[in-house]
Amino acid sequence: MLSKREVFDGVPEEYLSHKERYENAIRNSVVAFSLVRKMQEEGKTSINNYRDVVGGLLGSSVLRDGSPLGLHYIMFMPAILNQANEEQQEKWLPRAWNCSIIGSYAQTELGHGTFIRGLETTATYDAATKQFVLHSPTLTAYKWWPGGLGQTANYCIVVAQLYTKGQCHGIHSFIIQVRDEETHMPLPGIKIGEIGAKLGLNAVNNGFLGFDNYRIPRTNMLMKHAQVLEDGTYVKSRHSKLNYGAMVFVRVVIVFDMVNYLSKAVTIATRFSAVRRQCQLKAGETECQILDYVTQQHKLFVSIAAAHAFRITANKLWLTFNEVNEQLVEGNLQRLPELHALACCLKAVTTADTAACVERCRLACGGHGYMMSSSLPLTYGLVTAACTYEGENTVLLLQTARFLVKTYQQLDSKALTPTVAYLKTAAAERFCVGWSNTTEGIIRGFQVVAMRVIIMSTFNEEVQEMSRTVSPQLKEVLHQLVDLYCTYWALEKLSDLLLYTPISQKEVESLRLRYEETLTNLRPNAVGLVDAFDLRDEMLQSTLGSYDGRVYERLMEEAMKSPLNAEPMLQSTLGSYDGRVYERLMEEAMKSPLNAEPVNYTFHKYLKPFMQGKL
Ligand SMILES: CCCCCCCCCCCC(=O)SCCNC(=O)CCNC(=O)[C@H](O)C(C)(C)COP(=O)(O)OP(=O)(O)OC[C@H]1O[C@@H](n2cnc3c(N)ncnc32)[C@H](O)[C@@H]1OP(=O)(O)O
Ligand SMILES: Cc1cc2nc3c(=O)[nH]c(=O)nc-3n(C[C@H](O)[C@H](O)[C@H](O)COP(=O)(O)OP(=O)(O)OC[C@H]3O[C@@H](n4cnc5c(N)ncnc54)[C@H](O)[C@@H]3O)c2cc1C
Repeated sequence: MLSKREVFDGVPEEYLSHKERYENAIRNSVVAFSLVRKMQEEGKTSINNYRDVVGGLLGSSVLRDGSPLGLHYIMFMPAILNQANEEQQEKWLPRAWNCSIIGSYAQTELGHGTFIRGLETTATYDAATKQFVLHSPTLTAYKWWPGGLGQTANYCIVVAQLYTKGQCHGIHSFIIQVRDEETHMPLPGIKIGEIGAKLGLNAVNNGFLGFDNYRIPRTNMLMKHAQVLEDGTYVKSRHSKLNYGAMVFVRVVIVFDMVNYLSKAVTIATRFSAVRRQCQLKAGETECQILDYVTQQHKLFVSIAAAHAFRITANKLWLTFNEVNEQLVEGNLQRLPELHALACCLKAVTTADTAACVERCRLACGGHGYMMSSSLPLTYGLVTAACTYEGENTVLLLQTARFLVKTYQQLDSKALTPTVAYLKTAAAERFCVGWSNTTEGIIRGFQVVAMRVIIMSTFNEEVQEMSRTVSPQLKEVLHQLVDLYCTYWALEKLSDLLLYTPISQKEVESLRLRYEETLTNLRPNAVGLVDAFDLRDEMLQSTLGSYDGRVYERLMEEAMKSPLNAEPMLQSTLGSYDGRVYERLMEEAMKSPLNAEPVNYTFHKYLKPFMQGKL
C-alpha cells in the first residue's frame, strides 16, 4: 500500500504544474479505487450499486478536481452493462470491475457533440476478415473530450457510424483497445493525446483519439440491441434509441452528483455566514453575523431547500429509471420516451440551478469566497461542466419540450404517463383554478403555467411555420437590438411588471412572440454585429472566437502545446492532419523533459501494479 504522505504530497493542487496535477491525480486515484476494490472483495459494493461509493469519491477531498479513472466507472462500465450482450459482458465486465483494464467513453468529436447522428467516425464491416475498420476521415472526426483517454485508459467505448454491405446504419457502440496492456504505448493506427487545460476537472485527463484504418474483431461491436452477423447482415434494434441508454443512465446519476455539490457549497457558505461578523445594526453595538441579514438569507436558504428537493427528486428518478429498465427487459418500451424526457429535464434543471446556487454561495462569502482554499471556485468549475457534458442543457430541455408538446397533442387520444398526468387536470379545469398561497396552490399554479406554455409552444410552432421576414438595413438592425434588449428584460422581470403595471396576460403572450421574432430577425446579422466590435484575435486570445473561424485546427494546435502531449508515446494528431507526422513527433520528443522515457513513470509505478491488483 502507498503511504499517505507519498500519495498526497501535502502540496495543494493549486500550486502544482499541469503535469504534476496529472501525476498527483493518478497516485490519489489508485489509492482511492484500491479501497473500492477492497470493498468489492469484501462484498460491500457490487456491480449494481458501486455508483454510491464511486460518486462519494469523485469530487471528494481525495479526488477534488475529478479523476483520470472517473469515466471508467461513470460511463465505460455502464455502457458495457447497457449495450453489451451476455457473452460480451462475461468477457469484459470482470476485467473492468477489477480494473485490470481501464476504460473511457468516446462519443463526442471535435466537430460534433450534441448532434450525435452527425458523428463522422466510421466503423466499416469487412466480411472477408470478419472485422470492423475504424477510421477518422477528417480532423473534425477526431474523438475529443473522453475522460481519462489522454494518458490513462487502455480501452474505450467508441461511438461510430456503422457501415455494412455499403449501407450506413447509424451510430453504434464498439469496445476498442487503444494502448498495449504491457507497455501502455498507443497501438498502431491509433493517434491519441490529451486536449489541454480546462476551466475545471483538470485531473480528468480528457483526451483526443483518431483512427487510421484501425481493425477490430466483429465481436467488439456491442451487440445487446443491434447485431452484425458474420456475413455482414445487419440486425436492427427493437428501438433505435436503446443505443442511447448509457447517456440516460449518466443523466440520472448527475442529479445525485448535484445534490452532493450543492450540499457542500451551501454548508460552506452558511457556516461562514455564522462566523462572519460585518457592520453594526446600531452604532456602538457589536457587529452582527451576516447570516442575520435578510439579503444573506435570501441568497442561501433556497439552496438548502433545493439540496433536499434534488435529493428527493434524484431518488424518485432512480426508481423510475429502474422500473422502466425492468419493463425494457420484458420488451415493454412504452415509458422509454417519458424516462428520456425526465432525465433530460432533471439533468438540465438541477445542473443549471446548482451552478447558479454555487456561484451565489461564492458571492455570499465576499472576498474569501474567491479564494481557491474556500473550495467554492473549484466546486463551481465541477458543476458548471455538468451543464455541458452528458448533453448540453439547452438541447436536453428541447427534448423535454418536444415530449410535452407531443403529449399535449395526444391529450384526448392517449393515456398519460404518471409524470404528465397533471396536464389532463389542468386542461379539464380550463385554467380557472383560483390562486391559493399554499404549497399545493403554488404547485397547481406552475402546472397551469406549464400547460399554457405548452399550448403557446404548440401554437408558435404552427405560426412560425407560416412566415419568416428579415430586414437588412443597419438602422433596422439597431432598432432590432433596442427591441431585443427591452423585450428580453421585460420578460425577465415579468413578475414586477405583473405586480406594478396593468400589463395583461394577452399582452404578455404577444410580448413573448415579439421577442422570438426579434431573435429571428437579428440572427442573420449576429456575426456581423460582433465583427463590428472590431476586436482583433490578439485581444480575444481565443481558439473559439478567432476571425478566420479555424476553430478545430486552433483547438488541436493548442492541445499539442500541452506538456503531457510532448511525451514521445503520444502521436501528434495535428501532424497527421497536415501530413508532417514524423517531423513533428521528433520536434516534440526533443522538447519533452521526459524524452528518455516512452511512458510516464506513473504507469509502471502506480497504474500497472494497481491494474495487476498488486497495490
Ligand atoms: C468530479 C467527478 C465528476 C466528474 C464527472 C464527469 C463525467 C463526464 C461525463 C460526460 C460524458 C459525456 O459527455 S458523453 C457524451 C454525451 N453526449 C450527449 O449527451 C449528446 C447529446 N445529444 C443527444 O443525446 C441526441 O443528439 C439528442 C437526444 C439531443 C437528439 O437525438 P436524435 O437521435 O437526433 O433524436 P431526435 O431526432 O431529436 O428525436 C427522435 C426521437 O428519439 C427520441 N429520443 C432521443 N433520445 C432518446 C433517448 N436517449 N431515449 C429515448 N428516446 C430518445 C426523441 O424523444 C424523439 O422521439 P419522438 O419525438 O420522435 O417520439
Ligand atoms: C468536462 C467535460 C467532460 C466531457 N467528457 C466527455 C466524455 O467523457 N466523453 C464524451 O464523449 N464527451 C464528453 N464531453 C463532451 C460533451 O458531451 C459535449 O461537450 C456536449 O455534448 C455538448 O456538445 P458540444 O461541445 O459539441 O457543444 P454544441 O452542441 O456545439 O453546443 C454549442 C452551442 O450550440 C447550441 N446548440 C447545439 N445544438 C442545438 C440545437 N439543436 N438547438 C439549439 N441550440 C443548439 C448549444 O445549446 C450550445 O449553446 C465532455 C465535455 C465536458 C465539458
